[in-house]
Amino acid sequence: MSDEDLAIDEEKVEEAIRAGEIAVKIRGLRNSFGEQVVHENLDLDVRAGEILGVVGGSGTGKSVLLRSIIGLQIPDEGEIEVFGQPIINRTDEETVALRKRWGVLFQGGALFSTLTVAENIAVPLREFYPHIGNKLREDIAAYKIRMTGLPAEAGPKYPSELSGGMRKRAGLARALAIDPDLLFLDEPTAGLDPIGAASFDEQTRQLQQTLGLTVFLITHDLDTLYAICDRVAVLADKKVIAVGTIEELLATEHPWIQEYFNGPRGRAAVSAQKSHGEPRTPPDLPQDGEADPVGDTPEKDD
Ligand SMILES: Nc1ncnc2c1ncn2[C@@H]1O[C@H](COP(=O)(O)OP(=O)(O)OP(=O)(O)O)[C@@H](O)[C@H]1O
Repeated sequence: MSDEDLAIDEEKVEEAIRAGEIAVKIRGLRNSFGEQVVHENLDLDVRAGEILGVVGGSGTGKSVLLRSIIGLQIPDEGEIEVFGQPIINRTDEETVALRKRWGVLFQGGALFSTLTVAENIAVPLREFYPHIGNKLREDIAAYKIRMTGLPAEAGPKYPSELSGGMRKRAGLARALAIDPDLLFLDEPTAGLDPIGAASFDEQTRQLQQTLGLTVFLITHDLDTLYAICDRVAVLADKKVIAVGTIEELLATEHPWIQEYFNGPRGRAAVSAQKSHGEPRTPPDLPQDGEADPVGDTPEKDD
């Protein structure tokens, strides 16, 4: 991938935004904490309807990038648009309207420990749709629980009573509570055993296809990249140094990319993907009483 390949054709991007084909547009982003500059002149487009994997070494600013897109981190410089709307300098009403369009699964699930799973899922419903009655809120929570492969019995449980895999799904159910168009996942498979991680990946792909979601997925999990990501953006040197399919990334000369994808773990992920064959066509959402398997191993420290 040459610099020319990486150059962005702004006219085409504007056209794509108008056509609803670009979900997130970032230009010239700069973030810093005191003396530490995390991002400098970072550009990125997330295409509508794709799963974009975001990778980079520890501390390269993946989570800060996510926080910038959802307005939790005010950048020093740069522009961020979500579905064609700038996220900075907006009125409260505009911010709420935009926030309704995304859901976030933060690292570790970030569930409220004093609330049950169903109550956790109800939090965004209460915040964004305060007029919804209790019964409907409960029904929506029950639906989201089923939708993410959790058993119905998980609803009245507290996060501490769940396995690591179930907690992730509960976090996913909360992220999907208000039917977002855009889903942010921050290391969703971290701490899951390989079977739980693969099952979570499959659930993510299934939901993305069924609901037509755009997914921004931060991960260190090479299996996830190979199994479900349409494209991958690589963060290094304070910016996105490359974005494309894994095949396209492998054609780049960048040493970090080569080491990452062609190192022993990268090669293992390729052979795992080959032995599993092509990604499967997603089945329908679970029906009553059905639940996908969840990673039952307790979460380990990352
Ligand atoms: N609120 C903050 N105050 C000061 N520094 C911060 C803050 N948030 C992030 N940083 C710093 O910004 C850098 C990027 O952090 P970030 O969490 O985005 O990295 P990351 O790429 O997600 O890392 P990892 O893969 O380890 O999760 C780190 O050096 C971190 O210490």
